[in-house]
Amino acid sequence: MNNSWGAVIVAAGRGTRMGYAESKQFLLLQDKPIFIHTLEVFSRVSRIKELIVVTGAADVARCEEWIHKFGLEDQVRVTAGGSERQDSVYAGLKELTSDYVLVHDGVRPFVTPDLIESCMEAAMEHGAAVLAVPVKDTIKQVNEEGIIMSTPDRRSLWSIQTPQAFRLSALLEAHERAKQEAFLGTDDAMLIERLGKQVKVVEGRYTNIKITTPDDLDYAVFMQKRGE
Ligand SMILES: Nc1ccn([C@@H]2O[C@H](COP(=O)(O)OP(=O)(O)OP(=O)(O)O)[C@@H](O)[C@H]2O)c(=O)n1
Ligand SMILES: C[C@](O)(CO)[C@H](O)COP(=O)(O)O
Repeated sequence: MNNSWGAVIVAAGRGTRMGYAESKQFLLLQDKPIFIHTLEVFSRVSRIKELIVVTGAADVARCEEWIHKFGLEDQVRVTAGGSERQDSVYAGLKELTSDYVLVHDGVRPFVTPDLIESCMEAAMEHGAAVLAVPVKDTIKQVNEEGIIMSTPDRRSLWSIQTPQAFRLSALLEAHERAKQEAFLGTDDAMLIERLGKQVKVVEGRYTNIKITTPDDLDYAVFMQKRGE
C-alpha cells in the first residue's frame, strides 16, 4: 500500500463570529496573514507532497499573491470553496491524488510539524486519526430552558482539533455519502464515524487553537510574541 500525503487547508469562511469586515484567515499576525502562518508549518513537513488551500472564489487571486509573496508558490495550489466548511473540504479533496489526506483549518496557525506527523502516523496505523485535547471544564448538557439535564463523565470527553487525517478514498466516499444524504457535520471525522468506521484520537496541544472570536485573536498575538 502506498503512503503518499496531501493536505487541504480550508480558508473560505467568512469569520462571522470574529465580527470583522475582513475574513479572519486574512488578518495579519506579525505582518503575515494567518493562513500563511498555517501553510508555512505544513510546508515544513517533507512527507506532504500536495498542499491545497481552499478559499472563497473572490479571494483566489489575492491568496495566490500572498502565497507568491511568502515564497510558497512551488508547494501550494489554491482552489475555490463553498458556502459550508464541508463544501470547502470536498472541493479541496477533489484536487488531490495522494493516498492520504490531512484536513486542517487555515485559522489554526499554532499547529506544529510534530503534531501533524503524529496524526499522520496514527492514520497510517488506524485508517483515520484526529488531534484532540481532554476537556478541562466540567461539561453539562442543558435544555432549551437553561436547565441542566446531565453531566457526562469528563474522562471520556475530548475537544476535537485539526489536523484530521484519512485515507483519501475513504474521506471522499464519506463526503459523497453525506452530500447524498444532506448530512452536514462540523468536522470530517463525523462523516467517517457515520459510516461505522473507527477514528483514532491523538493527544494534541491546548495551544493549537482555532481563531474563532476576538479573544482568540488576543491570545494569538500573545502566543506570537512568546515565539510559539
Ligand atoms: N464555507 C466555509 C466555512 C469555513 N471554512 C473554514 O473552516 C475553518 C473553520 O471554520 P470556522 O472557524 O467556523 O470559520 P468561519 O466559517 O470563517 O467562522 P464563522 O463560523 O464564525 O463564520 C476556517 O479556516 C474557515 O475559513 C471554509 O473553508 N469554508
Ligand atoms: C473542525 C473543527 O475545527 C474541529 O474542532 C471544528 O469542528 C470546526 O467547527 P466550526 O463550527 O467551523 O467552528
